[in-house]
Amino acid sequence: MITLKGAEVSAKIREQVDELCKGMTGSTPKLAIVRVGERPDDLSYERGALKKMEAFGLLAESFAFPGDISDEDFKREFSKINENPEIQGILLLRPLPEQIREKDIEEMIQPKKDLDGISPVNIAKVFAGDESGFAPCTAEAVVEVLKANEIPMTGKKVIVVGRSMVVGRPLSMLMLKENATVTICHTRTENLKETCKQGDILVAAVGRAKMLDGSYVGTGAVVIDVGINVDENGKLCGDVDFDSLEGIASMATPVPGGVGAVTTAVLAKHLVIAGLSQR
Ligand SMILES: NC(=O)C1=CN([C@@H]2O[C@H](COP(=O)(O)OP(=O)(O)OC[C@H]3O[C@@H](n4cnc5c(N)ncnc54)[C@H](OP(=O)(O)O)[C@@H]3O)[C@@H](O)[C@H]2O)C=CC1
Ligand SMILES: Nc1nc(=O)c2c([nH]1)NC[C@@H]1CN(c3ccc(C(=O)N[C@@H](CCC(=O)O)C(=O)O)cc3)C=[N+]21
Repeated sequence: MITLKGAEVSAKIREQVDELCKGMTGSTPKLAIVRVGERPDDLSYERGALKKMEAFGLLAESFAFPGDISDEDFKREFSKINENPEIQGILLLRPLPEQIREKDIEEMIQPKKDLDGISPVNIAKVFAGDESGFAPCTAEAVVEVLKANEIPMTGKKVIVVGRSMVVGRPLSMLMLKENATVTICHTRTENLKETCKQGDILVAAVGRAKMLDGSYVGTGAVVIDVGINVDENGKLCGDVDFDSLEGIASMATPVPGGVGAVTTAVLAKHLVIAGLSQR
């Protein structure tokens, strides 16, 4: 089994970013990371994103707000960031605490600054197969992993486990755009195991540590693990039991070191595209 390493894909995206930056005059694009509260997975994504922006020579600033901030106060603060001409891209860490109406923020965020594809405009574009908007970075990262490793999607059976707005759904649309035959699975899916086994490509975005083992995987399949969980020993692990795939899958992404490392590279690419469009 071949291990598909995120760092190699990230390095290819870095080349694209450098190429895009060549023609750029004036100030370096700046990302605003907006966080409410101190959720551990928000904090680790924030750390990873800050590190990647620095490595790619881009600017980033964190804007952190207390977990009990009122809806009104948060909207006022978010507006300032949204309208600030010094900031060309925004990553809003989600989900937000329940007192804040997330839907209103999705409608407020300027589509040209919405690097993680949460605004209705960007979602509609992903749905329509229009590449002029921003897709959620994680969904796009999965496609980047497949493309960088020259794994064909056209005509292939792709099984996506998970239907969230940040991974499963947009990813299914991106795969459809690549001419894959897509099946979307979720908690109500009957015969999950048999369905997963039929995939030429199996994507796990369930959020359950090591739930999918070798018994869900067809011989020779490519397995992409989007999950980021913490196992019983406090270590980072995916939705897939990686070690159980040996002798079954042809290729698989590890966790850590797989899709997660590509997500932040896609975020950096989106920031540069946003920067270019706003000058
Ligand atoms: N690599 C990265 O950069 C990122 C990684 N992640 C990780 O990806 C994973 C998924 O994230 P996200 O999409 O936000 O998660 P959500 O919890 O929003 O969605 C999980 C999806 O999986 C489905 N699901 C859950 N349990 C089962 C089950 N037993 N059988 C079948 N389907 C199931 C749910 O179905 P239903 O809709 O029926 O409830 C739901 O659609 C998480 O581990 C998260 O940490 C997330 C974002 C970025
Ligand atoms: N709008 C929004 N989009 C998200 O995609 C989103 C979010 N909000 N809120 C939080 C969750 C959680 N999440 C993580 C991503 C990477 C790591 C992570 O650890 N990344 C490591 C690499 C891990 C690896 O190598 O697999 C890094 O970037 O260095 C953790 C958590 C994203 N999320």
